[in-house]
Amino acid sequence: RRLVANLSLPPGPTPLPVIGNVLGMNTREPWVTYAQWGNIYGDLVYSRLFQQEVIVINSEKVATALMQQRSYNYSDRPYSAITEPTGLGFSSARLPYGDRWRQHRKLFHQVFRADASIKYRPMQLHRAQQLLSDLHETPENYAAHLQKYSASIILSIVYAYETEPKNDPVVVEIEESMDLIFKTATPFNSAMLSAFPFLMHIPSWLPGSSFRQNVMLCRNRAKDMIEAPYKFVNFSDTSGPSMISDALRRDNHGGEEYKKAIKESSATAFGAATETTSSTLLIFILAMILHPHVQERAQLEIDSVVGTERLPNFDDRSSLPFVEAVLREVLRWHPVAPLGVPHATTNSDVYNGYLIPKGASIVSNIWAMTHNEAKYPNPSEFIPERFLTTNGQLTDDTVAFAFGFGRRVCVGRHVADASLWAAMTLMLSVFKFMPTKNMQGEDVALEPQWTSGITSHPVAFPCRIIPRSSVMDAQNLARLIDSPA
Ligand code: HEM
Repeated sequence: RRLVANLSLPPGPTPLPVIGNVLGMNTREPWVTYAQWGNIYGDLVYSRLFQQEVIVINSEKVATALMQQRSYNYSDRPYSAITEPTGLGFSSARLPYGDRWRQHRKLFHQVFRADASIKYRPMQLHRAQQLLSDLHETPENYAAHLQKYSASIILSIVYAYETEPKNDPVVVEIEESMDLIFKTATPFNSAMLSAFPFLMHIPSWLPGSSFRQNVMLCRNRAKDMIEAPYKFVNFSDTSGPSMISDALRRDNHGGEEYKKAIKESSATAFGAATETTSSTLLIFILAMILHPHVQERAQLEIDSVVGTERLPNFDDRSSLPFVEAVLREVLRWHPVAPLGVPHATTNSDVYNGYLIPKGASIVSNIWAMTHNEAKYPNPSEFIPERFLTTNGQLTDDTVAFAFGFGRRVCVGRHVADASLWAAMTLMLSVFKFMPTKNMQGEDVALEPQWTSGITSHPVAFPCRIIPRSSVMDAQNLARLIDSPA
């Protein structure tokens, strides 16, 4: 105790009473403010969001030293005042470090670990082929098609659920729910609610009541997220293999607690998987429009390895290093979860002579790490070549930290990686992504706007998605899809 009393907290901006450091923050892009504080105070910054102590880690080295190497102490989640009111207490991503979280994690491990994930590849390719048909038919609905692609993969793995070709009720429900949840249940809103609990009691006719209304909407949505798939899925013995039916088959006597864990972890999976994957694909399309020379180089690589008589498949992956570099650069350029998900300390700790208090929120500023000038020169530029050596080989850097750290690292990262690769590679092989034209026939410059919340992605932007080949009508596309590998 004496040791702790003599230690100082990491440096950081001086907090004001009650509101802490909120005034100095860019609340739409807190990762940018945290990175600026990093430039002033160093890789470890102490700040306060209202009453919540927040320790921001701005470097990969410190994140690895604490969240990975001392993961026994850095794997909790901070108390969040918004979790219960929004009904998200069930979410594996929000559970405190303990037995219930371990039970969820074990269920995920059976289905999403690296070797188990390989068996989904044919299904992922099939969904990517459906994505091509959807884009061919109604390219203007590209954002909805990406949502459907991401949702249909996770629904197949978790519930053995086949999505409808159009307006699938489960997909629509997930899309709306996750949009609201990622915007409402943020660490910022949680800290604000903790400091001002009256926000949950403002009557609906008073200004400022929209916060409470959104929280209540989230609550209903969260309930639906757990129950909705059960309205559509048949878990009888005859249903196909899925995370749920496999878990029930493995341990049919697990009791109510076990069944609850299965329901909750599967609802977490489809929530965590859909928005992150489709948002990353939106970022990819944006990057391709803004960087036509990158798009062209990736397409030429695919043509030279695969030809134009069939579609790429996972056997081609190791022969397409530039496409791989594009995928890594997409993860780096605009990480979809720029601040990851906050961890918390179980006990007080000392790092580099600084005190890390027990229960502090530990935020990994993934955005600052992917924009580290020393590792990634000109970080705001989209340059896939940074992942290639001078002789065209891939470097060891897979930007793995975009999926988090230590024991709480993303459970779906192997499935996500394959879903991203399949969609990007197949889209590149068939389509050109271009800006729209104005009345004079000139390209309209894109000025991307980004959403803010736990995840961040471009707001839907106008673009043209057209087949690379002038003879690629629906029939020829169907023929290409059916061509043997
Ligand atoms: C591009 C796609 C994805 C990205 C960028 C991503 C990123 C992340 C990040 C940064 C975290 C926080 C890790 C930490 O606390 O250090 C996380 C957690 C999580 N992710 Fe993902 N994710 C993606 C796709 C998926 C998929 C496909 C699933 C499917 C199961 C998934 C399930 C989860 C779960 C359950 C957690 C919480 C883990 C825990 O708290 O123990 N994610 N993800």
